[in-house]
Amino acid sequence: MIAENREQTIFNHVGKKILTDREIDIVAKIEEPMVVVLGNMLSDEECDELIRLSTDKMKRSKIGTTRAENALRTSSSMFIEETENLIVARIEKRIEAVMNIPIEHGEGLQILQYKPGQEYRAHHDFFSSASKVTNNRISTLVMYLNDVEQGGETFFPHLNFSVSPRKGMAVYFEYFYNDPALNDITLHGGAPVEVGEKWVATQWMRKQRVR
Ligand SMILES: O=C(O)CCC(=O)C(=O)O
Ligand SMILES: [Fe+2]
Repeated sequence: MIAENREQTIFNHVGKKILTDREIDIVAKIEEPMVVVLGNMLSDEECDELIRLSTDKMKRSKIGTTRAENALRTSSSMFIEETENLIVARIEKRIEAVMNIPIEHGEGLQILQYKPGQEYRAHHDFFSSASKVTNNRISTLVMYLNDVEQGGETFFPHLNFSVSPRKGMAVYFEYFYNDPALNDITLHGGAPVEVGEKWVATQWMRKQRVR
């Protein structure tokens, strides 16, 4: 049953599949705030290519990789800028369709690498009203690029909900509600990796175009 007094959402897909150049599975869904677990978002080859591109980038430029200065996020991160790369272009087209927003609203794919013990503590992806950001983020897609042996779940403490990383799968959520309480409960983090490594690609979308 769907309650009638729900707020408008950006994610507009109904049924169990999203038809893009791949058939993406809607595996699980929380309706409000909208949190969706997606299967078959990326092929194994696409996951491997994103990892390869960012590994290359880390090697090419020492400053390309930024270690977080504080304890909030202990993973390494980098932005993928190779929009001329055919695989990246294909993935971006698919992201547009899934997130239902033109890719021009996106900051560019961010790749995160977590080693054992590394984590991303609970945070919001949007900037607080205290910040001077006018073109805020409105939605997020976190894509898992590998299988993690143990740990590394994406957790939503206010929803008592967590997603285990699985190569090619993704979790989507949005926080562009009128009711600030709905945005607040999209608080989430990446639990410490216990065994193995964790690689994710994150797409954040902004309210207005950024490119
Ligand atoms: O690594 C995760 O599971 C979460 C990543 C995340 O929250 C982000 O990139 O904003
Ligand atoms: Fe996040």
